[in-house]
Amino acid sequence: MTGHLIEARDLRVSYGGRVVADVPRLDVGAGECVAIVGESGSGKSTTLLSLLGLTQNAEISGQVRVCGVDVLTAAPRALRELRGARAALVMQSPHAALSPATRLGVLMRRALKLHGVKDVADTMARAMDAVLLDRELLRRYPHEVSGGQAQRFAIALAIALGAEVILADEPTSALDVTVQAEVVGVLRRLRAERGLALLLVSHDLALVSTIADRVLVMKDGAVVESGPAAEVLAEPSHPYTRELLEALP
Ligand SMILES: Nc1ncnc2c1ncn2[C@@H]1O[C@H](COP(=O)(O)OP(=O)(O)OP(=O)(O)O)[C@@H](O)[C@H]1O
Repeated sequence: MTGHLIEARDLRVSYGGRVVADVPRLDVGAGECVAIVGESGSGKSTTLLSLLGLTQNAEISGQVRVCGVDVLTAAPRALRELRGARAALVMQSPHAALSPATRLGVLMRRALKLHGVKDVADTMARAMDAVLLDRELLRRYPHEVSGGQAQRFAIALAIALGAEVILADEPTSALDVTVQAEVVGVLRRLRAERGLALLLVSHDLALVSTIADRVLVMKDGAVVESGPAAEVLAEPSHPYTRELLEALP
């Protein structure tokens, strides 16, 4: 293993004996963005969830280290600590992670206190600034913010808790196009300014081309192509990648 923030070797995930994700090698270093692309059912989400030990009823083999934690052998408590602070999951529907009757500021304050963060007010203010959200939004309830704002709040929460790694599963596909750019812009800044490592699952190759350094292309659970995003997207060597690119609007 190499000291990357995310490292996987010979990762294989099966359900009921059927291999749904087979990833020989995946590395994401500080400040890097790696994207996993592929059509629906190709195994992208399963790969991402398995990196945090979040797959249910799956058989998993291989080696996975995230922020130095050996995910497949770690004790439940070490995994909870990893997921609670250093490695954050950002999902497709930003509102789903928020509690409808709790103001955003209350939710963030509780999470920070639970994790023993000091200087709570200051940390909250700086995290909101980092995702370009007005601090006034902390007084609002989830239904009073847009999808793009809710997604940036989810990222702010991760930052406030000290995330070094963000694993994002289709983070912009529930948002309209103008708002997608804001969320992507925030992720790009956080990579550059804080050295955040980003693993992005997306079927949106246009989005991937604007943010990813490297790309893994999955089909039927297998990685059919991988390499620098500029090369893979400009001159795909696998027919399936060419098909994905041709399907772009
Ligand atoms: N809990 C589960 N039990 C059994 N099979 C599962 C489970 N989760 C996923 N699968 C199967 O694993 C395969 C890969 O699913 P996965 O969600 O990883 O694909 P994906 O590429 O992320 O697709 P999508 O973009 O639609 O989410 C699919 O055939 C799916 O039906």
